[in-house]
Amino acid sequence: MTPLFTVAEIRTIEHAAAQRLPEGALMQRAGQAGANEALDLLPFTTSRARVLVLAGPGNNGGDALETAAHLAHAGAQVTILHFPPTSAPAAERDAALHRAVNSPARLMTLASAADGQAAMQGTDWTLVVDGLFGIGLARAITGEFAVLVATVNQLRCQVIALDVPSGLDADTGAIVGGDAGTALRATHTVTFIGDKPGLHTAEGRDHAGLVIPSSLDIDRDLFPPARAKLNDVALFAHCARRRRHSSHKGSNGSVAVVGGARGMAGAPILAARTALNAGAGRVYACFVGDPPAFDAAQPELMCRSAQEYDFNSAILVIGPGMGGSASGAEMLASALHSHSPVVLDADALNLVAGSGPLQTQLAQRSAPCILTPHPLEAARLLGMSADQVQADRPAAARRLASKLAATVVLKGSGTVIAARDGTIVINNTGNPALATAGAGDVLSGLCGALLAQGWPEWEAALAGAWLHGMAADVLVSEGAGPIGITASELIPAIRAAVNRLAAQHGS
Ligand SMILES: NC(=O)C1=CN([C@@H]2O[C@H](COP(=O)(O)OP(=O)(O)OC[C@H]3O[C@@H](n4cnc5c(N)ncnc54)[C@H](O)[C@@H]3O)[C@@H](O)[C@H]2O)[C@@H](O)CC1
Ligand SMILES: [K+]
Repeated sequence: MTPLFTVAEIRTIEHAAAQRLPEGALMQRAGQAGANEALDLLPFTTSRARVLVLAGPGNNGGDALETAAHLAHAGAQVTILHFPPTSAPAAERDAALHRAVNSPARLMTLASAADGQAAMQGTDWTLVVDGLFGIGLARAITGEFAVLVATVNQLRCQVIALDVPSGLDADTGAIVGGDAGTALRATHTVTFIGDKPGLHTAEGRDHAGLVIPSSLDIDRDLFPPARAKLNDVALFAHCARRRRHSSHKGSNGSVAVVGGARGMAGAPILAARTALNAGAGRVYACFVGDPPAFDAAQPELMCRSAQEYDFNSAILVIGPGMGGSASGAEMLASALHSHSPVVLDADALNLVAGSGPLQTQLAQRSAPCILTPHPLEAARLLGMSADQVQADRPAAARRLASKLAATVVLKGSGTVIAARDGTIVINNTGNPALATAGAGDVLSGLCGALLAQGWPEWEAALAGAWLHGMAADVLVSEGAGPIGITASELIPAIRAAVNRLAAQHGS
């Protein structure tokens, strides 16, 4: 299980660890960890490798100087672009510079980033090591440094970022400085002391590449209990069940998907088909508009009028294609009034955002409740813009979970699952194939199916996000995407993933 630590927590751990260690030990270990990872990526004949190391003005640059010295001693052709500190450097950074100067690396101390850009051109680099900025970046990367970052981003070689890709906020995964800033895109990130939330959500996944945490051998007792983790089968596998020979459809619960205003019947159908294929025993598709007689492609579904359905008799997935009409709002109020566990998605979330009484009703429910907003729906619920949500996804998910007393699944790259007590889990399965119409309906149906089969709310949300992403990952690995995958195709892949989970972990 991978804990995720904020920059403030990392700084505290680092400070405590430094008291127990000789001066400079942590920077030396960070540099060694970076070099180990780099050597794994270099060709067998190390002397053929041309490695460009960007060493910025702070301690991230110190790590880079250590890495560069190791790689040069290992025989690689190393060029260091060194940006000297603008204020008195830490002693360990000076020591790192000394080691780099005394290594076979070619060290170019640059007065400006523009000189760095010129020095990069004309060489076919095997690998770039990014030690420009780490967790100390206080403002947007602009001007000459931005041009340097853009130049690296156009190279086609592997790029290892030390600690964090320069320009990325390690807490949030946003670009430091927003639109005014930029960030370097790495293929690998060796991150020090502990893994960090920003490497896995928002812009994180596109900039960090493969994340390799390195604890720098810091004593375990210096790490606080993690309030954030990466999603992992170990967090929910205990809820998986194998089917008993003696089970029947009544053993696996009922799901009612409520939505489908006129002209929007597809969304509840997708959610309902997913619920059925993810193992729910009985699945109803309840329409705010006129219900179809049946679903020709999935005749096992029972199509009903929402007005005539007893909301106390199934797990409720409310919102797909429901629209914002008065009858939609009425259905939502009676669903919230029921004792049934609920999953709220799409239009149900928009209706809640626009109604104080619905918010109060939701916050006061005692039955399980999962909300699955995308950033714009989360923004409406929080009274802010989608950009503000994306600027700090972990904080937005936490605020929503606490405000509405529900488990929140904030969708997007690096889906953030938040509990009422502020615990968060960031999902790291999934890929851009999921950015397609109907994928959200599929997720809500999947969460409903897990609740119907007896999963607790928290584990249902974790497993829902994980299985949904895993289904997309399998389809992409089979060559079916990410371009052009449709939500319907996810459904059989989810069924396969649910069955694999039950076979491997079910009791
Ligand atoms: N604190 C720790 O826990 C450890 C830190 N280490 C390394 O040290 C890093 C943190 O070091 P620092 O706090 O020195 O910070 P950084 O090296 O991340 O960056 C700070 C430096 O960049 C300059 N700067 C900030 N924003 C700028 C901008 N927009 N344009 C130009 N210059 C800018 C600052 O003046 C300062 O010189 C970590 O990311 C990690 O790589 C490691 O050595 C191991 C231990
Ligand atoms: K970096």
